[in-house]
Amino acid sequence: MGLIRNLARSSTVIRQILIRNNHKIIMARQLHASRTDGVDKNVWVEFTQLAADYKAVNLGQGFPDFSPPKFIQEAFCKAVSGGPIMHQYTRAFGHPPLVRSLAKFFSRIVGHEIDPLEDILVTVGAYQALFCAFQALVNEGDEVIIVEPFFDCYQPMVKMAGGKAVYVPLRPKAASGAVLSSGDWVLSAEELASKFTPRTKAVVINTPNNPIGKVYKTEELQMIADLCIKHDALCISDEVYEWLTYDGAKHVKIASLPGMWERTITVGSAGKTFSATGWKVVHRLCNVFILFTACSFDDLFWSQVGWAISSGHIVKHMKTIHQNTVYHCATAAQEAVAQGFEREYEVFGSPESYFQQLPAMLHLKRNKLASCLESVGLQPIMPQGGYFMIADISSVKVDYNDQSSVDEPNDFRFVKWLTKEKGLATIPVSAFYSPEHSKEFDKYIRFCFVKEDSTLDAAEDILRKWSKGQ
Ligand SMILES: Cc1ncc(COP(=O)(O)O)c(C=O)c1O
Ligand SMILES: Nc1ccccc1C(=O)C[C@H](N)C(=O)O
Ligand SMILES: O=CC(=O)O
Repeated sequence: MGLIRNLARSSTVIRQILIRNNHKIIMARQLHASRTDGVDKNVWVEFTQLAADYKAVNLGQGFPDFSPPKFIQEAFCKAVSGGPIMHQYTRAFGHPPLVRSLAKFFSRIVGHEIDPLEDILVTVGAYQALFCAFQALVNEGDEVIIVEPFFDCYQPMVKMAGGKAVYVPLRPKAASGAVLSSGDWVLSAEELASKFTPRTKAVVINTPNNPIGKVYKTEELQMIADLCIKHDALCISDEVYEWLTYDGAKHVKIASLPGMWERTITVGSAGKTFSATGWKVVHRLCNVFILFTACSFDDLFWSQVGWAISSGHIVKHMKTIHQNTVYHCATAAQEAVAQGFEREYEVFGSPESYFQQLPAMLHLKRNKLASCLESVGLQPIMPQGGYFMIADISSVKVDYNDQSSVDEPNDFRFVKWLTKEKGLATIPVSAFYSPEHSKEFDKYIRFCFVKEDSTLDAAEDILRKWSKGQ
């Protein structure tokens, strides 16, 4: 038996090597589907691996290195030990308690009665909600306007749906001269209007924005809404950082503006909302349940939870994509998120609310990172929201001494150098731009501040030593 298993395994390995090295040996036709062309590079795959390889202090990919709040950890453990149904499939389009909680919570905010069964789709993270939106709504040849800088997955997702991404940049413009805040990055109404054509199907916005932290004002959203309505286009609004705003900036949902509910898809994320992008900390906490409930460790590799909220006539088509791809998301994770929203509904607006506590904590971390960057001569752009900050590296002269990266943009080379030589991982900002515009923005790198103070201190230590030439 063992021999047969080993033979089967080695023939699989040989086959994979043949496919990798010369697929024509196996298949005379093109092996891969053409939709994978041009979308194979991924900044997270590359830079998260680099950070791990060099064991760098990681201010790169955005995820908290501290625990989610106690109430959500407890809800998660309670769900895990909640009997057999918590380990089996639930409703394909969203666990009933979760869609009910989301509908109750967000109806109050959008100012529109959300139907839990018709108007919500629960997905594996916001990522899958975005995928379902593009697949369900973009046809071959449709144009999708994307505001730059943008979370990188929008472009490949539009392309895989057969659409064409059309870009419009936020431009740094400050009345006083120096651009110091993400609020100084603005969208020109004329420029946006000029991008619409009869093929425009949708506009994608992200507020608070990743990577710069811009929080769109109501007037800016109204301008976008007016153009969507005028040109009969949809709006895909990525609001995964909706609770994270600072200095009085207020997050506004474009879906709440007149005439926009019917044409907006609002995307949200439990990972960002409850600081649990992978439930990794909860795994450890649940070890005790593994012992007592005899469920396997694999059962506890929960997926993330995200959602899309929109009018039922739009969600209907996203459900079609979901039921033919992922079909259904982890039951216990959905149950825990439902409990989290029930709790937040009760304490909404009070100091007990995590949606107040998390931004209050991050506000301090934002200021701590900004003063550190300033003190070493890296001018930060102060974010009004989210958990990222970009900083200008153009004043820094570095001898990269790295032939492998000579053809790459300056920010890519800088980030690689900083990770490899100084042990501090960040993300190059030109990765958030289209190839047409990335050159103009390769003087910025992105730092993530949803980190323990000890991690921020370690980063500060590296930057200070470097600036002193040590
Ligand atoms: C703007 C933005 N949208 C969507 C996502 C994906 O969210 P999720 O982790 O819920 O899939 C992220 C980060 O991961 C993000 O920064
Ligand atoms: N969830 C993901 C799925 C795929 C690729 C990246 C992510 C991220 O988490 C990136 C994070 N939002 C960031 O901006 O650093
Ligand atoms: O890199 C992405 C993630 O979710 O992990």
